[in-house]
Amino acid sequence: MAAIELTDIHVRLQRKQVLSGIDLTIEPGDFITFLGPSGCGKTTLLRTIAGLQRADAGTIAIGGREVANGATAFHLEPSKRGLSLVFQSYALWPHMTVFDNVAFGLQVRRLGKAEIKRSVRAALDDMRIAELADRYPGELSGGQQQRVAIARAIVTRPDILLLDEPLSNLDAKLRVEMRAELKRLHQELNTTIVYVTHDQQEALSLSTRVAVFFGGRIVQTDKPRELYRHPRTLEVADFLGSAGLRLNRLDGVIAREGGQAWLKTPVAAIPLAQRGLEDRKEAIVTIKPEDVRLHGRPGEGRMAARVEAAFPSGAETLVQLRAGEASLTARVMGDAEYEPGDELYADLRRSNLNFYDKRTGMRLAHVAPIPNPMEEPQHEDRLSHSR
Ligand SMILES: Nc1ncnc2c1ncn2[C@@H]1O[C@H](COP(=O)(O)OP(=O)(O)OP(=O)(O)O)[C@@H](O)[C@H]1O
Repeated sequence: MAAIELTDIHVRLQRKQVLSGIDLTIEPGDFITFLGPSGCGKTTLLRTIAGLQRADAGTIAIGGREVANGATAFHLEPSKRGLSLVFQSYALWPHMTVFDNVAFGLQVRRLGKAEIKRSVRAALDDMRIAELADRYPGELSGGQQQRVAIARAIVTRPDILLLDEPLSNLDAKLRVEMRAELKRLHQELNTTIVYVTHDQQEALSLSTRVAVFFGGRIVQTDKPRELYRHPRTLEVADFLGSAGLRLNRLDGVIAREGGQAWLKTPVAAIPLAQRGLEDRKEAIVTIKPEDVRLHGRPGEGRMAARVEAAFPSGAETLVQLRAGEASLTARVMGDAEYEPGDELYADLRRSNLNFYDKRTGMRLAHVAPIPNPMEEPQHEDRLSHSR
């Protein structure tokens, strides 16, 4: 049985359609992330699941039980849905100790003192903040306060935890640390987590599945790896980018030559594996910066390129290139030395390319490149070969 089942959810706020036709099944134990640009409806959907927002149409079932139905105007109140919520602003009570902040949800349920103590201790242990029990929120760092807020949400051992941008107030280092904590917590508690963020890295590194939102609709729901490898639309590909960088893109035309199909771009011709492709179709190929390889010598399939700028940052170097009329960014491992004006040759790791219909922006899933000769197999292929 699904943990959460959303069917055809529509929400209007002040005459603005904020969510349109959301269908989503969240399985028990999923860590699903709602990812998308600001204002695309992620928080509104989370609030609708929690019952803080009414759906104008559609149904919501939690653990197989209907909790909202737009057609019958049925709306179960938030406290009866068996969920816990953590917001971006975690709003701890300043006059209460950490222990009392976490205990509050149990006290209103009139549980026994010993049981409350045991549960609060367990939640503080889960968040590794047992030693902070007697402090007041004003005596804690931002990261510690966020841990308290999460402890407060998990103390009731909810089946489902809803988190709305819980890390966005933390500095970059703390965010990465807290990511690891959330992942561990998810594994240990085996709770279903619904998580809202506009941070691509956070979404890809934490989730079992990611739902990408644009303009009040979900445009793709996939495992992080699949989403990263094969964004369904150009819009999703552009939004995801690659580890904080924009994707390279080249415009081209599919053409047949010598019994072979190609995507012909102004700077490179990419051989395609299929016959029977629509000739003269205008397409766009997206190229991750890590899939642009640089060489000192010319060779088959290599394009001449000039270095415009290089940005070494220790672990990697970003190299901005001009190849004919195209600009490309290459991500090169290590502290490589490139200077503006260097003339070199670039080729593309072809098996990682994606092709999109220029008119509709939809991925052309049936178009695949012929891999480069001697191409390193992907990690999973290597595993399956060695089995
Ligand atoms: N109470 C409200 N009344 C009217 N419009 C609202 C209300 N709350 C949200 N909206 C609008 O609904 C749209 C979706 O908002 P929502 O907060 O769900 O987006 P989001 O994807 O979570 O964005 P962010 O990442 O900025 O939090 C936005 O255009 C927003 O302005």
